[in-house]
Amino acid sequence: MALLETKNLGISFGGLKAVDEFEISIDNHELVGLIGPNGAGKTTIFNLLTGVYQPTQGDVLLGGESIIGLTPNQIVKKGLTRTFQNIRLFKTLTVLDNVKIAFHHKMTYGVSNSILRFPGTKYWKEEKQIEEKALELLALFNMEHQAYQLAQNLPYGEQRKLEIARALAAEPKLLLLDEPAAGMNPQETHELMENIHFIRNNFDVSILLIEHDMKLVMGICERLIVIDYGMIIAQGLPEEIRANKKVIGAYLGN
Ligand SMILES: Nc1ncnc2c1ncn2[C@@H]1O[C@H](COP(=O)(O)OP(=O)(O)OP(=O)(O)O)[C@@H](O)[C@H]1O
Repeated sequence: MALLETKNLGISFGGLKAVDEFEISIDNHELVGLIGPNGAGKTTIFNLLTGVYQPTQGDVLLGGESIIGLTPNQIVKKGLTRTFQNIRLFKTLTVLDNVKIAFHHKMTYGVSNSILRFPGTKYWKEEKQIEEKALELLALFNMEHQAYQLAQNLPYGEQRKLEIARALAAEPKLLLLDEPAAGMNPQETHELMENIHFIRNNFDVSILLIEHDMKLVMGICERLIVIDYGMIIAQGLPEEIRANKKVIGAYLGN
């Protein structure tokens, strides 16, 4: 069974069909790129998959189960997390606290425990475990030395990396990355590619990524899905997509 499957997925805004008849299937451990010209509907697709938008048609199945109608938070708990085009961190909190908050949905202590906080209670035990796990995750990304810095003081590329670490803290089965290389310099982009490879090799996760940086997309994705005007115009291996006339036309505006 596919990890993610969409069936006839679509959404209209007024008269505009931003996404139409969008059908994809992603297996466990795949690294897939979603590309297309500006305004093609890529972020709208992420918003449909993550429950930010409700579709006007079609279905989204995660592990064979429909997730339509679930809230974004419920979808995270089902194993689908994302990063955003514009970095969304708690900028005035430390790097460590940013990751700890992302582990939050795993906590089992109740409200009374978190208010009373008696020594030796479940609250403290879980807090300690979460701190250890957060530090482990930061260490994997070589960020443990930055754990106590404020997120806003990190260089841009490190903020992006922190965002990805936060998304992984929720232990997703599918990770959606929305333009992770946006605004990065070539050195940062190169490191990002290595990080994505690292995630693929060390986490049990599939990745769907939107990216305009063709070098990055062609360099790391096993498979590409190309959309234009909200519809799939091509799917295939990077080398097939590079030579596809429809794709070349869409990017050159023919
Ligand atoms: N909430 C909304 N209300 C109205 N129109 C919307 C809304 N969200 C997206 N759209 C429209 O849907 C279309 C697809 O936008 P979307 O942001 O998904 O494109 P994109 O492929 O992610 O573009 P880019 O590469 O520039 O980020 C655009 O025409 C956009 O204006």
